[in-house]
Amino acid sequence: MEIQKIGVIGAGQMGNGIAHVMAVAGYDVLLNDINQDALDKAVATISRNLDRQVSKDQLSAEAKDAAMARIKTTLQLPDLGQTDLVIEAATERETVKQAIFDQLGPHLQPHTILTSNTSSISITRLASRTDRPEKFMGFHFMNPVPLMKLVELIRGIATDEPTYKACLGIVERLGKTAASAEDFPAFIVNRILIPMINEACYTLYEGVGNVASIDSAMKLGANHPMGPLQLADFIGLDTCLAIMNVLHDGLADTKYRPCPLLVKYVEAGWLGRKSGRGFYDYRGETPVPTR
Ligand SMILES: CC(=O)CC(=O)SCCNC(=O)CCNC(=O)[C@H](O)C(C)(C)COP(=O)(O)OP(=O)(O)OC[C@H]1O[C@@H](n2cnc3c(N)ncnc32)[C@H](O)[C@@H]1OP(=O)(O)O
Ligand SMILES: NC(=O)C1=CN([C@@H]2O[C@H](COP(=O)(O)OP(=O)(O)OC[C@H]3O[C@@H](n4cnc5c(N)ncnc54)[C@H](OP(=O)(O)O)[C@@H]3O)[C@@H](O)[C@H]2O)C=CC1
Repeated sequence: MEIQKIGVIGAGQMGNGIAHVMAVAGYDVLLNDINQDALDKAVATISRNLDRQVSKDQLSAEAKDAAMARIKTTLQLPDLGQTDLVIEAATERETVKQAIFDQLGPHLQPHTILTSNTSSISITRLASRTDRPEKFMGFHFMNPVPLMKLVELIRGIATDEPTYKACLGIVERLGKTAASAEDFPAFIVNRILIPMINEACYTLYEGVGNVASIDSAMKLGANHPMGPLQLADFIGLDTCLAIMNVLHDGLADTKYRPCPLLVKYVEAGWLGRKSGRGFYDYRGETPVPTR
């Protein structure tokens, strides 16, 4: 079955990037969220990021206009029943994701493939709650989606070959590279990266360094493009904590216990860039460390 219409659920940091790259690749995109502000903000972000590509001659102005014309938004989740493939990119909470799939299920066409952009949650478990576990995949993009080359593909225990092949074909059409991960907590990238970020939080919590010295050390000492705490703010501290909890619960190993300081930041609502403040305060001219 030819895939042409793609539904994206969740218009946050990841949803806008996924809609962006799918539209540029020629797919028709229907972007859904629970609030209109998020949809409006996402469309503006996509337009701005497309302008970046036009200004760097990576895209023509006509291609930008055509891509924008392929993106529609809706607050009505059932509208996504008319798509060929759905990518869920809502908040990293299993109850939120399962409620979405429960609500969307009755509206789906028989051929539609369901996927989740989850960073860590069991694909097998998410799939088991739907009427189509054989058509369910983990379709895990990296942040920021327009720039990062990798997409992790994760098959649930029941995922069939045509579904996997269809997702692989999309990754190739996007000009990205797929890495196949087994369906275990946090897959490959986040199994390695988020415990590193958690360790950076412990380094701060125990006073080994401060925000500036920890990030500078890893940028200059390990050639990371962003320091681990800057990266945590970029990902979202709520998402980082959610992934650590999935690792801690799923692998039952205390080495994955979330740093109490990370918990405190999330409880304060200091979620990083997306809330204006995290390990850095983004509300002024330049980011200022908060510790
Ligand atoms: C949590 C999960 O489930 C999985 C994950 O995603 S883990 C996180 C994975 N991602 C990372 O590790 C990101 C690490 N950081 C980086 O690679 C780089 O800092 C970066 C690519 C984000 C930015 O690149 P940079 O060279 O350091 O900064 P910068 O010069 O500002 O950006 C380079 C270009 O990318 C563009 N860019 C930067 N951030 C962008 C964004 N968020 N969206 C789109 N474009 C962006 C910039 O516009 C810039 O192009 P222009 O010159 O036209 O402005
Ligand atoms: N951030 C990252 O670096 C990466 C994240 N991911 C994964 O992608 C997913 C999204 O992450 P991210 O974009 O950062 O999260 P964000 O918090 O930036 O965006 C989530 C969006 O989903 C919306 N939402 C919440 N509930 C629903 C719902 N029931 N239906 C539709 N939309 C809903 C949220 O609205 P509201 O804010 O009003 O609740 C918000 O707009 C998560 O599973 C995350 O683990 C994957 C790769 C990288």
